[in-house]
Amino acid sequence: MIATSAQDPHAHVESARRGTTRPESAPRGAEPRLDVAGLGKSYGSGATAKEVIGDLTFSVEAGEVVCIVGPSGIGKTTLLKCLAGLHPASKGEMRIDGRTISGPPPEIALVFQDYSRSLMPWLTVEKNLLLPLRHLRLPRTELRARCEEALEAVGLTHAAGQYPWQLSGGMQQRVAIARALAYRPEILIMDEPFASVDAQTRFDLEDLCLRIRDGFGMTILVVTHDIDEAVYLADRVVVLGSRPARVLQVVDVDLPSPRDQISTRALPEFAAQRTEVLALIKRPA
Ligand SMILES: Nc1ncnc2c1ncn2[C@@H]1O[C@H](COP(=O)(O)OP(=O)(O)OP(=O)(O)O)[C@@H](O)[C@H]1O
Repeated sequence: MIATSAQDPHAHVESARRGTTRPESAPRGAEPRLDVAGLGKSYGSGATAKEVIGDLTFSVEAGEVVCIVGPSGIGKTTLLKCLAGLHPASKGEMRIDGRTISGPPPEIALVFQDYSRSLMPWLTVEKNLLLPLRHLRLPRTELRARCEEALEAVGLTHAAGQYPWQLSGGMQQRVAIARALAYRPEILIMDEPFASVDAQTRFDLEDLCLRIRDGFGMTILVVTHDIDEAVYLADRVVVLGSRPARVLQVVDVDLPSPRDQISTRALPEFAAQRTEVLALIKRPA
């Protein structure tokens, strides 16, 4: 995961970055990039153990954007923490390219909703970006190039020398995303990343997310409470329900690309897919 390994994921991402269009999906029969098989997670043990995740099975192909939706407290953040190697699974398996996740994987970067707590207020934007890269032991020129590229991708080149507290909430969240990009992960995992910003900034950040997928060839997994956002962003939406949590359904989002905030959301198919996801969430357990 971000900043936890000396392994450099650069080579993989460079190859994906050569094109600026969405990468081809994985060939049939190839391992999914991310595979969750019969995952269960309980907190605590013995009589006080609490089973949060009962049995989750789904996969994410390379270059896909997959959104996870479900009621509050169902275990979405718990799932992401398991995938990021921060919590051990109680049962089942999680794999990246067929390899079992048993600790923080170097291929994953995680962006949380609460950017104000994840950025270091005493460091400039550039130094915040450099912090997770320090274990990679890269030459100074490479570090600078990564920072410049990541800040350019999120439209914050001008803010490199500023401190997080000098920036708006939306800008701080873009810094948090740039920090993940500078690490060049193969898989970007975001937990309600746009929940605390205004509607216009939210639209901009959603489009930024799609540009990152297209331009950097990343596989992206996003937890969101916003059904419209899930349908707008995703190739597939994984709907969680029941307690302990299970996958109610994986909804294929059949909308044209590239997506556009105005024309995509105006499509009758968009409304139909939103209704489909909403009906699943509202369905009595
Ligand atoms: N470290 C922990 N120890 C014990 N219980 C926990 C822990 N973390 C989360 N839980 C419990 O697990 C359940 C799922 O929490 P989680 O944060 O994963 O849900 P969520 O779907 O992300 O919720 P929300 O949508 O409200 O953010 C909750 O009942 C929560 O209280």
